[in-house]
Amino acid sequence: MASSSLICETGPWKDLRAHVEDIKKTHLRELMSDTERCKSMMVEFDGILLDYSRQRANLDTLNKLYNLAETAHLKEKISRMFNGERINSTENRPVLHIALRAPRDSVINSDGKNVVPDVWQVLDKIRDFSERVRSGAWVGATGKVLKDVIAIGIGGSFLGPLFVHTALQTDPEAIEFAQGRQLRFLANVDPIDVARNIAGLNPETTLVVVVSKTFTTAETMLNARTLREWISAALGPQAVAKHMVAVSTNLTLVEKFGIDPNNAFAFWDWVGGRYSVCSAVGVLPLSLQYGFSVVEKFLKGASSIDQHFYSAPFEKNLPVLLGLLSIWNVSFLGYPARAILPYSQALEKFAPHIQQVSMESNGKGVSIDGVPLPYETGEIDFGEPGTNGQHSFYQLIHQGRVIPCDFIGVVKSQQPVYLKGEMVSNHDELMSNFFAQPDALAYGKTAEQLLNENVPQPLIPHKTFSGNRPSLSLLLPLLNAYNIGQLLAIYEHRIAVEGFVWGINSFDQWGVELGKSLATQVRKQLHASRKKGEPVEGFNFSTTTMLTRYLEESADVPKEDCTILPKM
Ligand SMILES: O=P(O)(O)OC[C@H]1O[C@](O)(CO)[C@@H](O)[C@@H]1O
Repeated sequence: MASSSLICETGPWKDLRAHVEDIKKTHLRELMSDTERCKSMMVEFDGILLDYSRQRANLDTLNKLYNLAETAHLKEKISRMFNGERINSTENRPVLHIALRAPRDSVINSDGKNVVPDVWQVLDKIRDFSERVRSGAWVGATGKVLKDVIAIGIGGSFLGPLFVHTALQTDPEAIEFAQGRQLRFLANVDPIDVARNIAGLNPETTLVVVVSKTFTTAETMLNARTLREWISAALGPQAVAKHMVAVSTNLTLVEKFGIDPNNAFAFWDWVGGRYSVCSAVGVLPLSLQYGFSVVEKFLKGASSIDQHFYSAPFEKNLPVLLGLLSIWNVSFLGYPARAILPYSQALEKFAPHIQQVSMESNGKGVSIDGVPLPYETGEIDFGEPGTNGQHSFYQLIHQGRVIPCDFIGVVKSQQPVYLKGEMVSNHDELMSNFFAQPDALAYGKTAEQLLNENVPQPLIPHKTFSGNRPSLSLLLPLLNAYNIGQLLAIYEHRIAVEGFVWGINSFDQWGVELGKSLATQVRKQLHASRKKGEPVEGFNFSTTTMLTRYLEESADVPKEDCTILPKM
């Protein structure tokens, strides 16, 4: 394929298009009756079992997808990523989050320099700092141990660490290390988020970690200034040095803000924000909460998947298979969304994290060469843990729109409960649903079955399930730091696979800029109107009306020196 031609113009793409009609002839019910087919659609790596037999696909589909991958130069693109080439061409940067979790002795070059020693220098610094804070060797301005941490950050500087923290919170090993400590995340610029995060905390025992790749993000910087004020007001300005540290690629701005560069933890522009959880962005707050040894296991889990992704043949490669199946669903079967349904409350923040990684990466309208795309890329990701989701949006998934689902289950619960006299343990109850839902979606229920059950005729259309709704299942042995790292890397690489085949740049995010710059204009207007009484000007009728109403009706709220102590 010539570098500027679009993937949709190639033979394998057209072949898959034609193949859709064949696949549509066979209901999933029938596909599932072919045991050989199902056997070939189960793949295992490092304890994780993937079953994709409930995809609307047969072996022919898979072969055609492999042809598409080859035509898209998928293997070469993966190698270019691992080799540190500047594949994020619009920002002229390599994409090397795999280096963040590489073993100490590995060599990953970027511009002829091995980046792994730099990564480990920061990891060692985090290990040392977090141990000092946890042991009480590093104390706050009044000599008290810093047992609580607020991590300020947004987007990629927030969602990944929050997902991992939430997943570890009930892991027995992690709990041991987190005794007496709290980790909170302040992301939204909404003052309510500030109030909720500082509620019940004492500045004397709190460490604030400001996490921002650029150190310019408006929300994060305002929240950082707000908490700096919270600390200064209580303990004096000199306390900031003991109570605030930073994670950033921009150490100059960190210093300007007033944080000692010695208390800053670096990362590099070859780490995309949404791919940064394995950098100091995630490793620092998580190590403060759980200790570095737990976080190191998380990095090892991710690294195991990195090696697998790099070297396994496509037919056995979990991220490649998942990525290709997503392309099949989005680009050929025409299903625009994907539900991420972990049957584990510990994974409640997994879907929100993947939402950002996936939608910010692959929600693009032009090819990597800037050519407008005649096909859609990316998918609408959403999700909730089961069984909660079953009582929320599954109705639509079963009888309304077709939404391919990822079911994620865990063999051993982090917190098993078996009540005397119950038929099954609580975890078995949860997992009964994990196993039942994919079949309900695939098989459905026919009018004939309902008639046999003596369902009254008028209800038959309402109780019929068409079935034929695709899903895949991932079964994890446990949910510990290692498995959480594996899960993260599987999804990160799946998203890269999709972008590589669609021929887009999955590693830039220009689409977030326009809204930010318009907010700057509004911010200036609010300032001018509130301070100098200037009328709203330069906006369209709709925005002018709304802004004017907002200014009028909020005229009585405090404008200056508003207390930042929580009223809750
Ligand atoms: O880490 P930073 O530079 O504060 O950016 C926060 C987030 O904002 C974004 O740029 C989107 O607005 C994300 O890509 C990024 O993760």
